[in-house]
Order: sequence, then C-alpha cells, then structure tokens
Amino acid sequence: MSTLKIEDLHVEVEGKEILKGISLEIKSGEIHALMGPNGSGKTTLSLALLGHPKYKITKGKITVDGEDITNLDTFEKAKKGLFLAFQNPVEVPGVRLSTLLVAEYNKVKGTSASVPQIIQEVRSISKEVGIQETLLNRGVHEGFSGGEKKRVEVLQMLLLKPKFAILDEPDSGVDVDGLSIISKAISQLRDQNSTGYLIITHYRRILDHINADQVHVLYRGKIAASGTMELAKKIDEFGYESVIKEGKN
Ligand SMILES: Nc1ncnc2c1ncn2[C@@H]1O[C@H](COP(=O)(O)OP(=O)(O)OP(=O)(O)O)[C@@H](O)[C@H]1O
Repeated sequence: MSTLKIEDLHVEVEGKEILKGISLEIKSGEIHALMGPNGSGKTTLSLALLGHPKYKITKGKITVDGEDITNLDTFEKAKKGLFLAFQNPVEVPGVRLSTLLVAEYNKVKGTSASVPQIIQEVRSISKEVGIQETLLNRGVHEGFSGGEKKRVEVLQMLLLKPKFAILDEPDSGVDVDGLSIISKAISQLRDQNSTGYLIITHYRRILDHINADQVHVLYRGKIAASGTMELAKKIDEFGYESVIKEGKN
C-alpha cells in the first residue's frame, strides 16, 4: 500500500499563481476524480505534479510514502511511480511508438526485460485496449486520432503499472467502446490495489463506469468541494454553482 500526499501546493505559471493551496491524499487502489470549470487549474496540477519546468511549485510539498519528491525532475518522479496521461498527447514524429515503449520500460521500472519480452507484452496489451499493431510502427502520436491517442496513453499505463496515475481527461474524444475499454483498464489496476488514481474529467459518464471513491471540485485554484459520487451527480444536474462554496472570492 502506497500513499501520494499533496500538501498545500501552490503553483505559478508565467509569474501568475494558478494553484493556491491544494491538499489531497491518494492511496493505492483509490480513485479520486478531479472536476471543475474550464481554467480552474486541473491540468496545471497534473503538470506540476509531474515536474513540468514551466509550472513552478512555490509552496507546499508532494510525498510518496513519506519521501519528499516535490523537486525531482519528471524522469525521477516516473521512477518513483508517478505516471501522467496527457490531455493533449504530443506528437513525436520520427520516433516509432514501439521504440519509445521499449526505451522507457526498463528505465522507468528499473527492470532488465529483453526487447522481445517487452514487445510481446506491448502486443498483448495493445490487443486488450484495441490498438492495431500498425500503430506501433508509426511515429509517436503522429496523425493518431483523438481516441487512438487516449488508448495509447492507457497502453503505456498498463505497461508501466505505476503506483499513481494522473489521467487528464482520458474520456475526451473517446467513442463508447473506447470509454468502456479505458474504464476496464483503470479498474483492472485499481482492483489489484496496485495503482491509485487522480482522474481529471468533465463528465460523470466515466466515473459511473469506474465508480470513483472521491470526487473533488477545483475552483479558481482551490479545492472548493469534496465528496462521493453524489457530488458528481449534483454537478451533472445543477452545474458547478450548486456545489462551489469556499472557493469563491
Ligand atoms: N503555460 C501557461 N501560460 C500562461 N497561462 C497558463 C499556462 N498554463 C495554464 N495557464 C492558465 O492557468 C489557468 C488554468 O489552466 P488549466 O489548463 O490548468 O485549467 P483546466 O482546469 O485544466 O481547464 P480545462 O478544463 O479547460 O482543461 C488558465 O487561466 C490558463 O490560461
């Protein structure tokens, strides 16, 4: 059992404070959903957690099992078990997807699996998440459809089996079958108690599939409300106004 703790996190972008004291605690096997209006700071939190250099942590800390990882770089954070699936995955033309997956596997996991072993695992997971093998031979995300990009992010997650996965809108642009596959993948690692999640989403649909344990609402850089799935239902029916109290200023 592992714990990711975010304590009083303040984050600045281009000299402007976006996050104003975020505290969350996520344990292995838990699914936390992060909702909130456009521009409230959800992606900023995900990028700051993974150490994006533009997103400066000015106060507060991030720990994994008590170890302070606040100022580690992205690669070191990945080695500590953090994984981020991007809202808009970037294209890396010229670098084959399969090459990237093989390269990151042992580096991040600290294992010494052979290339054929990794390729075999990649193929098996690709089948599971409905990714055609031809995609593995193309440049990373190069010309991939929105839904294909999201599936590839989930493929990476299943391959790396991180301690904590931060998924930024894994449901955006995904068709109904894709949503069901992605939800199944999330549940699979949750049920093994191996991964704790922070899932950013605008929609209750995915949360119904995976049955989130806690729902948090970010508003103007602060957690304005936390609760159960009931909170997501209320947002769906009555909008954010109905649940935002403290965050207003
Ligand atoms: N690199 C940047 N430069 C300038 N401003 C930024 C940068 N990144 C984020 N911001 C600003 O920070 C605020 C929060 O943005 P963020 O993307 O975190 O919101 P969000 O909650 O993820 O929104 P959405 O639901 O629309 O994806 C916005 O006002 C945004 O314009």
